[in-house]
Amino acid sequence: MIRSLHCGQDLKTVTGGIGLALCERLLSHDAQVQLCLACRNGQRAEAARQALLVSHPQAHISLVQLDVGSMHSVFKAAQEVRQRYNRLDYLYLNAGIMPNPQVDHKAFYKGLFSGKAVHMFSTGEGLLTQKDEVTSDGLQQVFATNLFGHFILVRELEPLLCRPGNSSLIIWTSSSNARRSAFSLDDLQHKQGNESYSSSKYASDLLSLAFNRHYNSKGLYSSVICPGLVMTNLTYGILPSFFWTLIMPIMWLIRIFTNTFTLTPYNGAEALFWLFKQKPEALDPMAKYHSLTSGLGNNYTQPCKMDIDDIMAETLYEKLLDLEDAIRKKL
Ligand SMILES: NC(=O)C1=CN([C@@H]2O[C@H](COP(=O)(O)OP(=O)(O)OC[C@H]3O[C@@H](n4cnc5c(N)ncnc54)[C@H](OP(=O)(O)O)[C@@H]3O)[C@@H](O)[C@H]2O)C=CC1
Ligand SMILES: CC(C)CCC[C@@H](C)[C@H]1CC[C@H]2C3=CC[C@H]4[C@H](C)C(=O)CC[C@]4(C)[C@H]3CC[C@]12C
Repeated sequence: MIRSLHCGQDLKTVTGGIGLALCERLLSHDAQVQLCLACRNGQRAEAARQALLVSHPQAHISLVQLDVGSMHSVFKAAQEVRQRYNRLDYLYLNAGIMPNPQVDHKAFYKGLFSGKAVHMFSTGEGLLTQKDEVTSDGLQQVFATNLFGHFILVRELEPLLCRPGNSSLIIWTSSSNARRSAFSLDDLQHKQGNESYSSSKYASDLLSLAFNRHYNSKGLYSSVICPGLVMTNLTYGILPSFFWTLIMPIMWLIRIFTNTFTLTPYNGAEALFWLFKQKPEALDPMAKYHSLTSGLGNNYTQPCKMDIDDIMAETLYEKLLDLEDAIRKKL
C-alpha cells in the first residue's frame, strides 16, 4: 500500500493546478494508491476530492486542513496525519505562492532581442518582482509558504517517513526561476529584496540537498522538480487573464523553440509523476528533474544539475533549525 501526502491540492477556479493534475495521473496509474490532500480551504479541497472521485470512484482520498504558511496549522496538520497513518511513502511539497507579481516590461522587450530570449522565456529571469508580506508568525509570507512550512512539516512527519526497511521520498516543486543571486544566507527570508519567489525556490533546492545529507541514512530521500511554464492560477495572476488569452496562440508557437513551455497542468506534472515511479535511492541529489514537452506534445523528464553546494545547503539547514527552535518556543 502506498500512501502519499500532497500539499496544495485544491481544485482551482477553472483550471486546477499542477497538484490536482498529479493526483489524476497517480490514480490513473495505480487505483490502489492512497492519497491524502493537505489543503488550506476545506470547500475547495472537498471539491477537488469529488472531482477525482468522478473519474476514480473507488479511490482512497482523504483530506487534512493545512495552511502551510501558518506554523500553528503545520504542527496541527502533522499531528492529524500522525494519528491517521503510520507510514508515508511520498510527500509532495507542491504548495507555492507568488504574491503581487510585477512584470518588468522594459526588460521583457530588451530580452526579446538580446539573443537570450529562449532563456528568458524558460526562466522568467529578470522579468518578475514581488511584494511580500509578513505573517502572524512574524515570517515573510513567501518564505513561510514556499519553504519553511514545508521544512517543519517534513520534520514533524519524520516518524512516518523514516521507517526501518522502507524508503520514502519528499518532492519539492521548485522552479527554473530559482536563482542563486536572488538568495542570501544573511537574509534567508528575503526581507530586503523583491524577488522572494526566486529566493524561496533556490532555498528549496539547497534544502533538498541538505535533507539528503541528513536523512538518507534513515531511508528518507529528497528530490526537486521544475514543472516548466504551466498555465495555472499562479501564472494567470501575473498578467490580466484577457492578456493571456490573447497571447495564448503565441505561447503555443514558442513551444516549438523551448520544451519548457509545458503549458498544461497534466504536462507540468510529468516530472512529479515520473519520480513516483523511480527508486528513491537511484535519484541524483544534485539534479533538478524538469518536466518537458516537445513541439509535438510528447512529455518527458530530464535531470539538470543544480547550481548548489554542500556548504551553503548545510548553513541554510542549521539556520532553519535555529528558526524552528524559536518558533516552537513562541507557539
Ligand atoms: N505554474 C507554473 O508555471 C509554475 C509553478 N511552479 C510551482 O508549482 C507549484 C504549484 O503551482 P501551480 O499549480 O502552478 O499554481 P496554483 O496556484 O494553481 O497552485 C498552488 C497551490 O498551492 C496552494 N497553496 C498556496 N498557499 C498555500 C498555503 N498557505 N497552504 C496550503 N496550500 C497553499 C494553493 O491552494 P489554494 O487553492 O488555497 O490557493 C494551490 O492549490 C507551486 O509551488 C509553484 O511555485 C513552479 C514553476 C512554474
Ligand atoms: C510583457 C508581456 C508582453 C509578456 C510577458 C511574459 C511574461 C509575463 C512571462 C514570460 C516567461 C514567463 C515565466 C517563465 C518561467 C516561470 C517560472 C518557471 C515559474 O516558476 C513561475 C512563472 C514563470 C516565472 C513565468 C512567469 C511569466 C513569464 C515571466
